[in-house]
Formats: sequence, structure tokens, C-alpha cells
Amino acid sequence: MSKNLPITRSHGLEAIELVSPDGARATIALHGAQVLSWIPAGGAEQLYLSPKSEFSNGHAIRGGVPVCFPQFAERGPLKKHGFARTKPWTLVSAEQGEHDALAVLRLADDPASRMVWPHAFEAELSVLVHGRSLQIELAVENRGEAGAEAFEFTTALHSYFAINDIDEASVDGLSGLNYLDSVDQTEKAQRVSLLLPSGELDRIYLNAKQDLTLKEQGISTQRELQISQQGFEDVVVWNPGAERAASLADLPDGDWRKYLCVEAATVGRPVRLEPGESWVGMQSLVLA
Ligand SMILES: O=P(O)(O)OC[C@H]1O[C@H](O)[C@H](O)[C@@H](O)[C@@H]1O
Repeated sequence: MSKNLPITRSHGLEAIELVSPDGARATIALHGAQVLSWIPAGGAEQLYLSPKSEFSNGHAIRGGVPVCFPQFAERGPLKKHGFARTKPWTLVSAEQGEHDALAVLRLADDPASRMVWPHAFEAELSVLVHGRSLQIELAVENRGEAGAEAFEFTTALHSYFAINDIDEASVDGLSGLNYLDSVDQTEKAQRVSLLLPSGELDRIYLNAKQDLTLKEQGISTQRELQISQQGFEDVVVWNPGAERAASLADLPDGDWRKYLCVEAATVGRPVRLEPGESWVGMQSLVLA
């Protein structure tokens, strides 16, 4: 038997509190369909959320898992990361099942979206939480009539992982990949498996098929978070570093040390959908 979950509030926004019978929890704001919190069963908060975020309509929230769609970053004519993260999504369903909890949210084109992106579309974000895992799936459909135009988009699930300190964190599993370095706009190759963040880091790893591990090895912290993806082709790793962080008004001083973004993305080769076609991408997280 599944149980419907009500709309509650988080940070002043309408939200869904997913609670799985095993105690795992996730909070999703209807604003942007943004996951704001994930607490695995028996674990601690896994996502960073800036206390200086602007939690109101039309603004991007710094932290959790923003949905970048239909444009990643400034790689196109739309506003940065597209419009999906600053729009209210509608709740399709939120349920606690026997072993898990699932929420589904939807965004469709409207007059405002058609002004900047003239396409009929439907996007659905599903969030499934149970035990030590969280799965976030983004599905996009071209809802144009037969004979309408195909559209292209770039996208990301822009996950902000909470860490104790950037100097204790690393990402493992990136060897052999080419990446676009957004700091100096060059293409490079990653030879070693381990990435130890230092300074500003903003990379799009192309064709990233292998699973990754976010590791934290500090005096008080030992943590391994497995990150895998399907459907998405690339992985973005981002941390602003001290200097760039100083220009982010919605980030407290020093908080750049407290997160690392590892994003499931499709940037290098945009997704192209003909009318009636759809695309699905997923990021799966498991706390070891
Ligand atoms: O500050 P935002 O608009 O949320 O963007 C935050 C970051 O998102 C991505 O990770 C991009 O690769 C970065 O270049 C960008 O700075």
C-alpha cells in the first residue's frame, strides 16, 4: 500500500518531504523541482544548501540539485542554465511506498517559455529515495505536433555535494577522459584517476561513462559516495575556489570549501528531439 505525501514548506517554499519507511529522506521544492536535502537512512545530510540563497520565485537557489534546462551554463542564447530552475513545477505525485518514497514533478512550455524558447515540451523530474540511495531522473519530451520542428537542448542535474572541507575531498574515476576546461577555455586530457580540487575548478568531462566516487578523507570524516549516471553523456565538476566565490553574493564567506559539484550533464553534444520523441537521463547516488 502506498501513502500519498502532502505538500509542505521548506525555506518558505512549497515542497515535498519524501520519507521512505527505512528512514531515508529527501526534500524537493516545487520551485525548480530542486532537491534541497538528502539524508540517507542512518546517514547525515549529503547536499550543500547555501543559507544565503534567495528562496523565492524567479531566483536560482544555490545548492541542492538545480535542474539546468534547456541550456547548460552560458552555452547558448538563454539565461544561464536555462529557465527550468527558476520556474514553479507542478506536482504529479508524491508517495511513500513499501520500501521507498517517490515524487514526480512536471514542467511544460507556457507563453513565457515560448517567448525565449519557441518549443512545445514537457519535462518530468522523478526523485526516488530509499536506504542509502537517491535516484534523480529527468525526462524530456518534444510535444510538438507532427511536422513541427525538432529542438535541441543541453542540460544538467547540478548536484552540490556537502563536504567537510575541500582539502579532504577528491573525485575518483575520471582517468582517460577529455575535458573542456571552462576556466581557461581549453580542451585537456585527464590521465590520472583521482581529481584533487585546488583553486577554481570548472570542467566538462566528455563522454563520461564510468562510475565515480566522491571521497572524503579527513581526521573526522571518512565517506564514499558512489555517483553514476545513465542517459547523460558528460560530467561537470565545479568548485569556484576562493576568488571566484567572493563574487557569488548568495554564498557565505568560506562556504566554497564546503561543497563540490559533480553534475550529470549533456553539454558537448546537445540532445535533439523530433516531435513525439523523448529523452531520459538519470543520476544515481549511493552512500557506501
Ligand atoms: O552560479 P550559477 O549560475 O548557479 O552557476 C554555477 C556553475 O554552474 C556550472 O557548474 C558551471 O560549469 C559553472 O561555470 C557555473 O559557475
